[in-house]
Amino acid sequence: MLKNEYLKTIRERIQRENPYQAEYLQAVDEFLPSIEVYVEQNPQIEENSILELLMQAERVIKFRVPWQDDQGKWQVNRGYRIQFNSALGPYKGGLRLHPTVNESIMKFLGFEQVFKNSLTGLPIGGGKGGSNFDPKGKSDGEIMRFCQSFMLELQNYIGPDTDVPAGDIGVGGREIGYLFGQYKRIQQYSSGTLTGKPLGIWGSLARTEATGYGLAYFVQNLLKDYQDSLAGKKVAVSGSGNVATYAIEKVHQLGAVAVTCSDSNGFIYDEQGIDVALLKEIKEVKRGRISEYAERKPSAKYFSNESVWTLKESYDIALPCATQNEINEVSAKIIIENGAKIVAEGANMPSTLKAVKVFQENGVLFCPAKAANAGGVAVSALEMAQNSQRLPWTFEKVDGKLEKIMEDIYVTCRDTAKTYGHAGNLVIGANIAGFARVADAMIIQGLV
Ligand SMILES: NC(=O)C1=CN([C@@H]2O[C@H](COP(=O)(O)OP(=O)(O)OC[C@H]3O[C@@H](n4cnc5c(N)ncnc54)[C@H](O)[C@@H]3O)[C@@H](O)[C@H]2O)C=CC1
Ligand SMILES: O=C(O)CCC(=O)C(=O)O
Repeated sequence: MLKNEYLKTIRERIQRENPYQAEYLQAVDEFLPSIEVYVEQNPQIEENSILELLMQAERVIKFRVPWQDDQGKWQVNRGYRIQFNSALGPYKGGLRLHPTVNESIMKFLGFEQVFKNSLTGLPIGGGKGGSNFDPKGKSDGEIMRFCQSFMLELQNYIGPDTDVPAGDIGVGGREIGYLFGQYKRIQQYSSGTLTGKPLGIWGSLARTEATGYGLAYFVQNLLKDYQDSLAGKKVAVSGSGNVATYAIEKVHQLGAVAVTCSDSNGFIYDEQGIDVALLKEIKEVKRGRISEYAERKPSAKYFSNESVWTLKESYDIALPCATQNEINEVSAKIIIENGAKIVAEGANMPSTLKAVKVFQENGVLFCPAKAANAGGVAVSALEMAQNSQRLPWTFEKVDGKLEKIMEDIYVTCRDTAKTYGHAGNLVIGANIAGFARVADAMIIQGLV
């Protein structure tokens, strides 16, 4: 509950101006209370109307995306790019292709991206985009025609020094390849305009792995503070896409065992540990369903139409890596009853506000998305650096930098929380540290 009068007026205004945008309001309701102490100690925020400026996306772009299906029939989707804040650099953030995409979801993602990107310490502002196009069941040709049409419009607004999109749900190397090809046809070659590119067109080594690996590094740093490590830990993971797969791979490399993964049809519990090679074959190569995993691995049980977070089995760490609001109050209680001591968000905003409260009130070490999953966008910024330099870096170099960036983010969040009287609260640490850097940059630049 907000006490500060300035923040109350900001909250009322956002509600008035965005009345039906539930996800955006949720992200705001997580953010505002956690920066209250900073705003009270820093009068320049109110004096310069920083929050009035910051809470309005700099630009909201909406466009029509017509494309032809394999039967030659015209289909139409809605495309978006939210250019949220450029105080720290070109807008940077992924593109999501999923039928649920709407302006509220785009805005919550763009808003969180601003502070996440700030936490990386790299020169990137925040943005997000996507479409309500559903890639599921579409042929390569349909995906290509959609991506080309999407880019025909988006290319008007992006560029290596203005706005640099990447992948998110439903957008991987294949889609980025088609998007880049179309961009090049219209605007000439400019490798730094998209990141998450396949290696053959100047993508970065370790970008595919970065978000999941970064998540594991973040947790490892947290455990180190408790003279502990991932070795021997049992981990529950949701999702089976880019973030989940590489989070599982890295926790295994660090000596833990991940026992679950999921897709929108159900989840797998494999007490022997998820077989990452099999998971990759089913999801990355065949683009199949997770149910096939249980058909091929006798130790695995498949739970149809259920969320991982209904599972009642003991584990030490929960890594939600699928989508927003996958953990509610009820599932948060189950996670605690299962014995989890750490919840680290690989997905963006996977926990509802009530779930976060349950975790924090029960002593769970809760790692918010904007800090814990920042490894992906951090390596995207390293991909931009390599593209500018016209030189590829080795996997070890990129991964080493990622490890250091995740350590720095963890330490910054931990120390900022302590400085402002909330030791242990990484939500407060992440929001204040991310916000302060953006606010300072806005003031230095005359608020523009
Ligand atoms: N790809 C990246 O670099 C980053 C992704 N994220 C976030 O991580 C999350 C996952 O993204 P990616 O792995 O990239 O996407 P992806 O498209 O590779 O995989 C998404 C996964 O989530 C599952 N999923 C989606 N909706 C679901 C639902 N309603 N119920 C259960 N499972 C569902 C899908 O089946 C799939 O396994 C998203 O919240 C995304 O915003 C965050 C930071 C960076
Ligand atoms: O790599 C990027 O630019 C975007 C990553 C992203 O969308 C995210 O951090 O949520």
